[in-house]
Amino acid sequence: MTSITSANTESSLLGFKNKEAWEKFVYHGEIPQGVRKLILESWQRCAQMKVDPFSREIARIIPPKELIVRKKRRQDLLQTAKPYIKTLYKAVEGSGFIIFLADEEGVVLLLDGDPLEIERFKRINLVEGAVWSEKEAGTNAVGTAIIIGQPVQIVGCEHYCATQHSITCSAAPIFDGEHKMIGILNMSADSEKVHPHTLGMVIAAAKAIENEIQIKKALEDIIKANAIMKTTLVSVPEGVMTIDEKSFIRQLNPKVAGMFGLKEEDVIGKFVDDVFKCSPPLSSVVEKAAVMDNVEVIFENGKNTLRYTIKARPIINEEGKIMGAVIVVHGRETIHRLVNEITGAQAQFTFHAIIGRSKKLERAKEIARTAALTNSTILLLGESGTGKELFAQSIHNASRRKGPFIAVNCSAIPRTLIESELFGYEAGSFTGANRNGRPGKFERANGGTIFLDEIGDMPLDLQAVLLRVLQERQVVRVGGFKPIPIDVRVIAATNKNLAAKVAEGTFREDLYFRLNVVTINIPPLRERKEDIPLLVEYMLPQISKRLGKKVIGITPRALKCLQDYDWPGNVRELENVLERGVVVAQGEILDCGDIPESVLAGQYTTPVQQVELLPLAEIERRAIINTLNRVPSIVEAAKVLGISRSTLYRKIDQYNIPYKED
Ligand SMILES: Nc1ncnc2c1ncn2[C@@H]1O[C@H](COP(=O)(O)OP(=O)(O)OP(=O)(O)O)[C@@H](O)[C@H]1O
Repeated sequence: MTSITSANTESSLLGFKNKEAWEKFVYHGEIPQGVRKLILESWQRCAQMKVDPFSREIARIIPPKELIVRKKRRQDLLQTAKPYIKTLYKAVEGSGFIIFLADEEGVVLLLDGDPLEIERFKRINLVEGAVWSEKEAGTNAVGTAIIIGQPVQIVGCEHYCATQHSITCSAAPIFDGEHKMIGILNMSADSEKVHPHTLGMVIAAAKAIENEIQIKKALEDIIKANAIMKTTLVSVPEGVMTIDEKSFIRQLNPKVAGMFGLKEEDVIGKFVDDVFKCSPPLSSVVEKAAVMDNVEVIFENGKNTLRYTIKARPIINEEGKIMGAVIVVHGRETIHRLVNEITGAQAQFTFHAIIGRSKKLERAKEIARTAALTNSTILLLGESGTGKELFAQSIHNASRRKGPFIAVNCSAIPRTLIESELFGYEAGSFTGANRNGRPGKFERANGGTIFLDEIGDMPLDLQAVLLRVLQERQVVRVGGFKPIPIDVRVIAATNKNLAAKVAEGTFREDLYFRLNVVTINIPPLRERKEDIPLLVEYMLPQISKRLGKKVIGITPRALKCLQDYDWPGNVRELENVLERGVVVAQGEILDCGDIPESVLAGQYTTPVQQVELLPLAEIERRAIINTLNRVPSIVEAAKVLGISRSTLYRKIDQYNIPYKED
């Protein structure tokens, strides 16, 4: 960087008179007293480079073509420096100064000054294209400033070559943004006009040129970065927008505009929370340096409520100051797809994987294949382990629905969570809920299939909600009130006798009818024993491979034992028995010894139809619900139940039974 050091100015005024010292050095090679250190060092360099101190041919001139190339190379510098050189000249006009700009190798690129002076300086080759390096012109302000990298004033006899003993030069280097020297600014005049302030002026002008070049460069970098950012914003598949440190929207890419149906010009400059609602608000990203991951943002456009998931990060500069934020917006589908991919919400099986040629199974497959091509709700009825989920997955895959396959075991989710699991919840809707809100399984299954396993175990009040969802094809999240449309194929399954449940009042009749559009009865294994050899043939190699064994077959008598058994656990139980057999088998063929005693002995007791043991109050509650579901009014329900209307109201209240009188 340019700065005057005491070393460069010290005693420079005496320099032009000190001819004696110069003579001592050039004639006798002595180290004279009273010469500045930097001058002495320069003289020594010149002597070493064999510069002739008496030569009249100093400062070689480069060919015009090379000058053109050099000027082009320093075009920016020349353009920036020109007005400063002019201003400098104006300040000293008529006082015998010439001002010139050289490149970092000392080649004069631009020269200005009194015309007479310019003419005069031609005599010592101070012209455009002359090389004023130490090597070509001995100690001089330009050449020496290049070597020491600092401003310097060289006076009279401090010049190494005698031709310059009558002049004084003041030069300051100019650096670019990367501290690389790109040129030298110089002012020269006769020695008697010398003044240390001349160097000060040159330094100030060089500094101003340097600043302007650096600002231009920074501006160029910003413009370039901005252009890159704009192109990136347009090309990324996600919606991206930026807000400034006051949370005003600065940029948004066409994807965001498209997602929310916005015009860029309508929202640029608006306070982000006035446009997009989410909890916590988007402004908190800049106000509290909050980082948001997969937070739902809601946008009302007058007609619709649009929901998207966002990620937001504050932009923090090197000093730790928040400059704004970047917000990435994902379509709900993208997020659901990602979640589904991660959680494996895909159906793996097709009808080919449903093994069996028995009439009953073939019939079930046939109905399923036909129904798969429609959008109808399907009810799969069958005992545990008969392959209901296998059927559901096969139906989904045959339906060519592009969305995911989401299986929900209604009996495995705690009662308190089932509603939010299925329908999702709004931000902060209940204690313990993720404060950002979450979509439920129905939303995640959008465009695909939801498989409601063990539907018979769904609580009564939720059955009412499910019924509404099936009727209206939209869900309302827990704690919310805005309906969200869904396109989901529903497959329900149960191993319970739904009709009986309806009769006892634990399953809503209207929901039963709604689900019972296409019913597929999957036969238990004991009713299709002819499929057992096929299943064994299909499963043995798979199990064997999985367990790293080499069991490839089964003896006829062992197979006969399997066929004689009644299989209360159906195909799942058969699978387990075969797996156990493969584990214990010594050879390659399964025999009776590898099959559990209980199966060999056909020891299977038909489970007695158990009547659920319930407290009296629960029986009363169920009886009331059942009655209310089946009769049109409270008056009639009270009549059927044999109690007064007011008692019925009291009990509805007491058991917290959801009931709405039409
Ligand atoms: N016909 C079949 N061919 C091949 N494998 C079958 C068949 N039926 C069932 N399985 C296999 O038996 C096991 C149980 O099947 P699945 O889980 O589909 O039964 P489910 O009726 O849904 O049982 P649950 O009611 O207990 O949920 C699975 O490993 C499945 O692959």
